[in-house]
Amino acid sequence: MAMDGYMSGFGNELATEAVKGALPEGQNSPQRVPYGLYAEQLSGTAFTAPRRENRRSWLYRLRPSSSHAPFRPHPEGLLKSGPFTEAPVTPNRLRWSPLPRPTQPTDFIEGLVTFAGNGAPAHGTGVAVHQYLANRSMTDTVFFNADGELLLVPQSGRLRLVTEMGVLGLAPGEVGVVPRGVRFRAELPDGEATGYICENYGALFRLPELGPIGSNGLANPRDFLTPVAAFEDVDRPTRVIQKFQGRLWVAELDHSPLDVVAWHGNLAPYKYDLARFNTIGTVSYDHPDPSIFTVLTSPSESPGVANCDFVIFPPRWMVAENTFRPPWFHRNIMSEFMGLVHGAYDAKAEGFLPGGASLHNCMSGHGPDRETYERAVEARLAPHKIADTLAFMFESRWVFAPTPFAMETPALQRDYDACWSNFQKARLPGTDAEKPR
Ligand SMILES: O=C(O)Cc1cc(O)ccc1O
Ligand SMILES: [Fe+2]
Repeated sequence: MAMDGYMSGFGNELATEAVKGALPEGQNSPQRVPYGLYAEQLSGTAFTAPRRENRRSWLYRLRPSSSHAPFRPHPEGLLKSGPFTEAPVTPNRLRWSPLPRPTQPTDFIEGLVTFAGNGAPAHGTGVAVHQYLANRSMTDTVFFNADGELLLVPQSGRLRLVTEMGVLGLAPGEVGVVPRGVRFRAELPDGEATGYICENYGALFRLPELGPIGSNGLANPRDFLTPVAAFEDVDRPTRVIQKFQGRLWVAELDHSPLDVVAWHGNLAPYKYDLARFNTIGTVSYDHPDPSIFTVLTSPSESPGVANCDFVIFPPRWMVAENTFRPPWFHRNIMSEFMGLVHGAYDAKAEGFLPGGASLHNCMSGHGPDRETYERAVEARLAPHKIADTLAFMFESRWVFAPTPFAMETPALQRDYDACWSNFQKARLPGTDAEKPR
């Protein structure tokens, strides 16, 4: 089904042509492709990956992608990549205020800032967490990531991603995924845009299993949208920047490579409106594990242990009886990088702001701050709607190592620990809680 330039479904086999008759019928690589287009296979998994995992598409383009001069090193700015060894991995809880917007002209690539990551592109495992802060569209420049797929979480301002495989429009509240290798130009319809990126070096994001939830719920497959084919026929010098093994490289073409006239397959950019998430929660008691909020998961080799889960905390009703309703105190084996698109997050009364971020690594004690705790134990437990909010988490089995930038920026809140200080000691029967030891 097509919807406003999009086709619906998750991981579907799709076929789309911007010019009638461009897509070969019945085979991928005929001796002569219609109109003299060049057939190219783009694979996202090994040829021999099991069928249910296998992702690839066939692209039919004005010129072969192979026609280009050698790539040269290109400045990386604050973009970093695994292995993340530059700063010591701290066991401390970290939180950042929103970064200041750039004052100089800055496009999407120039505006990438890496906060933390794990694993490495060379090992095909782990993720990197970046923010983008941009105030101008990319012009005559396209980018692709050879190190993994990009999950984009816009926080302010829309993005118009003009990709090889069609145009992906993203607004705050939506997320988008650009597969490894797919070239795109990021335009800013609002003149400015900020957001978060999870760069996934590991297995491709997919929908989580639903288990006893049944055949519907959480993110429903039909709500994922992939753009129809769109191409540009532009004979102007264009810079192609790629990220390869953690470094940026650039080459010049004499034309735009966003010249795919038709494609078919199951590897393509897609987007999802998080407002469509079918949120599931308790209707009896206790705060369930946040795995019920998983939108997408990148599995690791251990069943049920994610390389990365993308989890959201959307608006929802809280109805649990006789329950401490906010997130409980916890120490997790998984490591948690969080961001906030808008509103307030129910575990933190203040300090965790839209555009900000936090990191709670493996076994670090965290949970509600003192104010949230005190309010929640006193609260009258009527049904209550948590409204106007959208927090999210990149949760990983691998510890996140912060970058030197993340540890040095003035946006790092050096007093974060204080939000958990001065909790009153529990009072046991027959003891004097106030007595000094
Ligand atoms: O730390 C956090 O705020 C994320 C989180 C939320 C929740 O509801 C339960 C566990 C958890 O790690
Ligand atoms: Fe947590």
